[in-house]
Amino acid sequence: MAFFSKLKDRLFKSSSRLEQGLEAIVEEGGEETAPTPDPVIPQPEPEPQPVPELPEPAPVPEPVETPSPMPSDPTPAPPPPEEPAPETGQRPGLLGRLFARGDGRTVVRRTLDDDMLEQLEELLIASDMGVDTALRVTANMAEGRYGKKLSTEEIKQLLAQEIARIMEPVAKPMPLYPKRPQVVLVVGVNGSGKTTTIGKLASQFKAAGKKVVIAAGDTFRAAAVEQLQVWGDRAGVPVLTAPEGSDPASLAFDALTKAQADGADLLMIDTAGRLQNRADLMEELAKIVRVIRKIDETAPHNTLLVLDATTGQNALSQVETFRKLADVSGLVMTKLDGTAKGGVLVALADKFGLPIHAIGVGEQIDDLAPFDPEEFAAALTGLDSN
Ligand SMILES: Nc1nc2c(ncn2[C@@H]2O[C@H](COP(=O)(O)OP(=O)(O)OP(=O)(O)O)[C@@H](O)[C@H]2O)c(=O)[nH]1
Repeated sequence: MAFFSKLKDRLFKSSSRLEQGLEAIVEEGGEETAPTPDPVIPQPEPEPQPVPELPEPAPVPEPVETPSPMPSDPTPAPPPPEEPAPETGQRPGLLGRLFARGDGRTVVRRTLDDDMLEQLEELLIASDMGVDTALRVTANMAEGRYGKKLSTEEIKQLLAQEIARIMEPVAKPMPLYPKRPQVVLVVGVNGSGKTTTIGKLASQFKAAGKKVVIAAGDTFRAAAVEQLQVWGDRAGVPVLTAPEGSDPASLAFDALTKAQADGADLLMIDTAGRLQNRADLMEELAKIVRVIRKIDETAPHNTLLVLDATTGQNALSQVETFRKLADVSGLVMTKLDGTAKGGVLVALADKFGLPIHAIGVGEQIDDLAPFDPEEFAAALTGLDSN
């Protein structure tokens, strides 16, 4: 699948960190064993004791009314990720052993015991999954498998299954309603990727035949407005602006009036992200909501919080803060490319259960994809996809 390889390439830093950590853990206390008859997809629990049934992998979330990402990928590819530095010389045979299962050579396996579980927990915490989530994931991985000998590949599979299980309930495209115009308020700290995400979403919705209008609600920063105009041009979507320093709520009101008059399907409102003065920002967002409700008392229909994956655990506190400032209905996680902190998405799903509508994996207009838990889990753990 084209997007899978793109996601996997771009999540390279996260997956290589996890992959190398898992290899090191198994290597440390493991021993060589004969290859299994079915080495690639091993059955973790052959014993007749009660094993918690892992749920069936959910079908890929159907982007019912959400436009799918652009079918082709005209984006100039980012520089190809470097191959993980092979451990030349020092540990001859490790990678050879890992990849040698098909030709009758041995596989390194380690018994799943307390030491190994502790090392796994530490690795997951270091991968930004957070302590609670790391403990839950490792406990689930161990259930029914304690004392069994596992290879790196088998552990990767278990980990990917656990991650996908946590992420499945939150993988939901942004819902579209019959209400026109549907008002989407976009919030998040400065630099999180709000403008870029609005541009990408606008482009996708437009490609799906929707009439979209953007309101440049961060009226205090001329640069932010200009940037949004650039994205609006790229997406072929009008951007409504107001003079620098003017009231964002007034712009939102005018934008909704115009969107209604023009018969638009969607109005996306960008907002300021100054967290330095929370009270001001809270009042600003509350005022926008109050004012647009004078026109449509059901608005906003979605409040998207845009989070920057590179901030790692800080994303958790941003969710907490913005939930107090606004009625956040869903998340978009940007900059998953080029960060080793992708694990934070698992912690977010586990802790808040807020829908994850999309993920950003680059700066180009088509670098926004619906969130697919299995692809994400496979990419994060470095599991090979077929
Ligand atoms: N690598 C990468 N960069 C991204 C992604 N999304 C956004 N960016 C970059 O992040 C930077 C900030 O993005 P903006 O969209 O301007 O963020 P913002 O939240 O609107 O920021 P303000 O305008 O300061 O409020 C820009 O340089 C974007 O190109 C992504 O998914 N991957």
